[in-house]
Amino acid sequence: MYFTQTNLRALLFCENVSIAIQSTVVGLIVTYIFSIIYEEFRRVRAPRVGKNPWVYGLARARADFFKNGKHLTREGYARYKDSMYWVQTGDMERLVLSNRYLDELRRLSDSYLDSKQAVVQRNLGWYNRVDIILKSTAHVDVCRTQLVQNLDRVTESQIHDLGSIFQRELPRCFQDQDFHFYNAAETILNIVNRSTAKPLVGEPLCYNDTWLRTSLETTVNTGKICLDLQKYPSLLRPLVYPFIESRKKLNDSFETAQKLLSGVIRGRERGDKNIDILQWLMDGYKGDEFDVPFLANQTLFVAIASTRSTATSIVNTLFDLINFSQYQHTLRDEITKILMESGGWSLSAVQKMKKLDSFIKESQRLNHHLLLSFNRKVLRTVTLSDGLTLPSGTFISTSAYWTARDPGLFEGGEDFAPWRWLELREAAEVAGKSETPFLATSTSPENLHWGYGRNACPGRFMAAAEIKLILAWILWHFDISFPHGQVERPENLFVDERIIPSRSQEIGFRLRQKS
Ligand code: HEM
Repeated sequence: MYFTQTNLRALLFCENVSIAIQSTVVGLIVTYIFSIIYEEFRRVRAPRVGKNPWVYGLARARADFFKNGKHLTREGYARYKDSMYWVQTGDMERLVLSNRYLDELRRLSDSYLDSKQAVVQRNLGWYNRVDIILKSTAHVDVCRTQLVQNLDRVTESQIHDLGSIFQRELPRCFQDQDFHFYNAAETILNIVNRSTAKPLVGEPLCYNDTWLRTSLETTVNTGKICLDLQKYPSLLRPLVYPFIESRKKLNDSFETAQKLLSGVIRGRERGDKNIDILQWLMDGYKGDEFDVPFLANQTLFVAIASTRSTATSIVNTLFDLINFSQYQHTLRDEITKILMESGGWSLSAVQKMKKLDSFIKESQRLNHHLLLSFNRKVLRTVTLSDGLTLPSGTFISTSAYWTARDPGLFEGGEDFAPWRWLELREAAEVAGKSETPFLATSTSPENLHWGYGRNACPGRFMAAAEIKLILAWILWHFDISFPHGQVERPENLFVDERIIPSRSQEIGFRLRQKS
């Protein structure tokens, strides 16, 4: 065969490119294999619960937890509650540590154990803007400081609106003295959404139906993007992302929220006297001009963190109030007495309702929102006092649901004891000790409803006040019941690590005749 010099050069060039590509691909594969072997070598040696993704494939192991998370975590707790186990959850592989480590873990700084990276990684936050929490801590700071400092005024302004919110959400009850049935999950979510919007964005936006709808849709689509993408291996997610429906819907919600918020922000200054999270975020803003998309993202993140969780707690407690209806009378007596003594509704009146506080805390104990808690990413390798080394990159969690039901930790285990916390509180008072550990706002290694340690929920003081206020309001103004013939609360749903009260349960409300 005859080659010209130019042909020969082109041929050599192609051969070199092909060799370079082949070497790169081989290099990448070798690096990948070595990194897997290295990670496997560094991993904590611990038994596994559930399907091993290396044996059954990642998709099947994930699907197994998605469906059977409740049983897998029960097995894990029963066998390894004093040590640890690995489990593949719907999102990632986790090392579930015994709760006995919590007090040591909570003392480690964020440079060792990071809660925010864990939130972002679990929710695929770089696709749905949850990663805003890595760019600033202002949303947490304002919940921890200004929101707590102004809680009496925040609650006062919520009380001001509650009458009209209930008239709007339970209209049939205000027309006669009969029971009227409403879907519990939907109705309470709408009540909480309206009531939470005020401390979030203030007047007049808190009354704007477009804002209220946008805020709820953002929560739905943020979760939906995560679920839609979790079906694909991580390498494919960036390719699939542009085509998923929930991405478009979330973008639309952000656009609407930005338009609405930019109007409000333009009408405000730093240091204005508004009592809401948006104002406090603006006050702490560093730049000369407000970055509206950034502020909108932060505000919507707090909406995501606050609304559904508060509504879920109220729904769970309502189910328990109807299930154990024999306690309603005692609670109504307490509410009546305190409202009379305090001269009406206020934060301090709500805080004096000790029986209600105890009832709510017991409902929270038995109705955690997640199977696992204290989710943290290990950023720097750390060795604990018993010699356990947690290598960087490990994703750790602790048991929440089963620990809170353990009869070895709580007398009666899964039995509902409404005055459990009241009795502990009174005993502490008699002994001259602090009552704080027994309040509905408190956290402990055995009761992780609000998480634990430095990064436990910073909004829990507002959440607990709002939950108490709305429940006291319902008990004071309405008789409540399940539909005729139903005698027990509905079973909760278990989806992946989430625990959700029934979405279809209806509750009857009847306006009470007060003498
Ligand atoms: C019943 C209602 C609520 C529950 C059960 C709840 C629960 C939690 C939990 C478990 C965490 C993670 C804690 C940890 O990792 O240790 C958390 C974080 C957080 N919560 Fe709540 N929460 C509720 C209501 C609220 C409310 C009303 C607000 C705001 C006003 C709020 C704002 C936040 C924020 C900002 C974070 C931190 C997110 C971050 O790490 O950046 N939460 N919450």
